[in-house]
Amino acid sequence: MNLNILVLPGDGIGTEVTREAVRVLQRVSEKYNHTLRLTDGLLGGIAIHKTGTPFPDETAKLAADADATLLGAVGLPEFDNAPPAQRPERGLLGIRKVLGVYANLRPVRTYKALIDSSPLKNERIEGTDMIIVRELTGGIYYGTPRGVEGSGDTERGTNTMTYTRAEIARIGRMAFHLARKRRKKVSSVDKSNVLETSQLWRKVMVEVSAEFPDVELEHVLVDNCAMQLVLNPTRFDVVVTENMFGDILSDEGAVLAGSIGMLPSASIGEQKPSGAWVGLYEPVHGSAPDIAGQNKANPLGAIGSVAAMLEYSFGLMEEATAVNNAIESVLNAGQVTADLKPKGTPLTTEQVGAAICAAI
Ligand SMILES: NC(=O)C1=CN([C@@H]2O[C@H](COP(=O)(O)OP(=O)(O)OC[C@H]3O[C@@H](n4cnc5c(N)ncnc54)[C@H](O)[C@@H]3O)[C@@H](O)[C@H]2O)C=CC1
Ligand SMILES: CC(C)CC(=O)C(=O)O
Ligand SMILES: [Mg+2]
Repeated sequence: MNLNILVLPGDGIGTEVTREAVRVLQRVSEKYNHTLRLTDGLLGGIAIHKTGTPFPDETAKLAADADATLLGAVGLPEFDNAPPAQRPERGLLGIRKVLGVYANLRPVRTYKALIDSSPLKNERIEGTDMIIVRELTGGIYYGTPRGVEGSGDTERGTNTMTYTRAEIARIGRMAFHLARKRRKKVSSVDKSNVLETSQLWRKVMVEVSAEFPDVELEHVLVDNCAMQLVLNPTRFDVVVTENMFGDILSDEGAVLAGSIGMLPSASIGEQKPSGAWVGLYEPVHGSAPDIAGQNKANPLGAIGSVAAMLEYSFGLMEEATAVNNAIESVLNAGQVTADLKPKGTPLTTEQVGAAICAAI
């Protein structure tokens, strides 16, 4: 099979973890006889430096032409005080919107080998296996009006959270379809005791649930969900929620997995006639300026995102399983980076990438 992949390493540790993810793609292609065509592109801070904009038109064109896009992370401290429209993160929001990847799938599970890497008690997190389905192209990150205007005491910042019935229904259906292949439970997370968007969200989720009578639906308020995630994580199977809530809750979920460096994600949009999904694949974490350039970032979230790409955009289940099995075996062998607090000497980012390739 031809695998035409756009690679957007981005900023900070994005470049380091993406390098290892690409090595894994090369290893898989070599082993399973696929023709890999990689194209490099610019997104985020590096794109601002080289072109003046975080999401160059050329990158949009390359993404549209590729079968799938692999992304590291964006964000540089030098832009921390820049207005949102001139920040690297705007590039990320832009590519998600342009590709129409409305469903961000973020699996969170506890590996046996990492049970002591989490600060939470073993018996609480053992058996955790959920997928957070985050709506990705709507909500408060995109709503208008937005901006800061005025000055002095009346200077005002505005953001708008808005959702249409159609946007809620399509992410709801995605969640229910996933639940059907899992433990058949959807937890819909909202703030319907306060927000009108959440009231519509809840109403539409109930309507969609009628199409899936075999799947249980529960509603959880987001503040309670934040607590339940660490108190009783095994009660969750599929968690579906809006953009910002999903962003926040998935970082909390990282504590269950042992490190945010462990979490992969698949952002998917339309399903093409071939059955392949339009997809953008990226680890959940950011550019981690505090550890960038030190060859110590955990690349497993990025490598797990490669497995997700093989599954969703190419339908290559055997290859995806080979990558996931390699992750498991490397964890079992204790070949991990410092964030996972190994008993022995931690491996570097590159060494973990090499260990994964050797295990495939
Ligand atoms: N998808 C993306 O491109 C995202 C970008 N960001 C951006 O990244 C920048 C930094 O944001 P932060 O809030 O610090 O979040 P972050 O996720 O980059 O880092 C949070 C903490 O987790 C650690 N960490 C993250 N990934 C790791 C890995 N693979 N291995 C080991 N440790 C890891 C970091 O060292 C840091 O202590 C900001 O500019 C932010 O906007 C943040 C989240 C997602
Ligand atoms: C620019 C942000 C929305 C990125 C982020 O934190 C995420 O997608 O998890
Ligand atoms: Mg985030």
